[in-house]
Amino acid sequence: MKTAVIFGVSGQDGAFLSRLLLEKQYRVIGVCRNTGNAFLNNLDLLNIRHRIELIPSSIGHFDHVKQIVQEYKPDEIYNLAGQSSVSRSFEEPVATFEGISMGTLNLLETVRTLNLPVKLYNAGSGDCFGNIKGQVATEETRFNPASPYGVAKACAFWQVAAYRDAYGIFACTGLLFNHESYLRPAQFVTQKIVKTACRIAHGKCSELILGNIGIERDWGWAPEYVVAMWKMLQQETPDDYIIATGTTISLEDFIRAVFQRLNLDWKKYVTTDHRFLRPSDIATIRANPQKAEDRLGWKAKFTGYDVARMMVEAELNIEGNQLGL
Ligand SMILES: Nc1nc2c(ncn2[C@@H]2O[C@H](COP(=O)(O)OP(=O)(O)O[C@H]3O[C@H](CO)[C@@H](O)[C@H](O)[C@@H]3O)[C@@H](O)[C@H]2O)c(=O)[nH]1
Repeated sequence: MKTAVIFGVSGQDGAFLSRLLLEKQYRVIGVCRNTGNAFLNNLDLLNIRHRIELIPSSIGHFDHVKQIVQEYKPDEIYNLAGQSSVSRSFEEPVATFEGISMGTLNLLETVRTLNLPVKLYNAGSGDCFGNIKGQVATEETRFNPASPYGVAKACAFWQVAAYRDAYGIFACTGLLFNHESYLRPAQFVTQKIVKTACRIAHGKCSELILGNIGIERDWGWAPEYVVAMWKMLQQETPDDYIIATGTTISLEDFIRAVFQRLNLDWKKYVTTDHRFLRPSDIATIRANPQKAEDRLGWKAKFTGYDVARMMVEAELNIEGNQLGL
């Protein structure tokens, strides 16, 4: 039986990855800052909390990280920790940088100093590319991050690459573009739209206030993306990969798809407000995931339109269950 340690187990990706690894008969050790009931909702929704060995700790504490790795001697480590909201990173740049960059360094140093044959996955981000002005990003495209979050992720990317080259550590970064699901918190735009549109459909509110709806993103389905993470660690040699659908749609298209699924005309309900604008934003994101298809045999099945529909259906189901329908 293989053992995996997941740092940041309680988030969307941590929960889906845990489920995948449990299906593959892994022993899953989950590390998260807070193991109180309120923080484990995602694991409960997937009904897997009882199958994960949970450790309350943070990737920010080098001694703890080392102790955990030394004790469990995992075959694989997944670094999904650190705050993941771009918009929050403008308000908390120092905490964002420390969590993402220092956390990754703590893991790399742990693996280097313990000298164990462990494979390490690092959660990178398509936000490392930033504003590349309509270019289609490949693994060769130069980074041009546009937020404290993007800068921290770019730094962690280079730390991983440097440790891999210098010490021969098996470490990979997945440059994941936006990936969504019913486990997304509403601070991200897709879930904010889906939850509010469902409330509008049920007559519980009448308005959806957003920031810049002119942006374009490559939105994929998160459960598919954790498969790519796992596949990276099953290769003979470590490498970095873009993970995306290859299809970009506008936020307006996403909104329209959500409201259409609810038989509503979005234009009657959506307004914009400067409160939700960012000091700098990425206008358009385009990505080419061909390397992942060629080398990992990974290809996304669902694009942004599917994601919109599936998130609405999940939200209606969750609401139905909560109402006892
Ligand atoms: N959150 C939010 N975003 C809004 C809103 N209105 C418009 N937007 C725009 O919607 C876009 C998407 O915002 P988010 O859903 O917060 O995601 P993100 O900034 O693209 O970052 C996500 O994708 C990255 C990978 O590309 C991830 O690395 C990151 O963790 C996150 O999941 C941004 O351009 C943002 O300005 C709003 O009310 N709320």
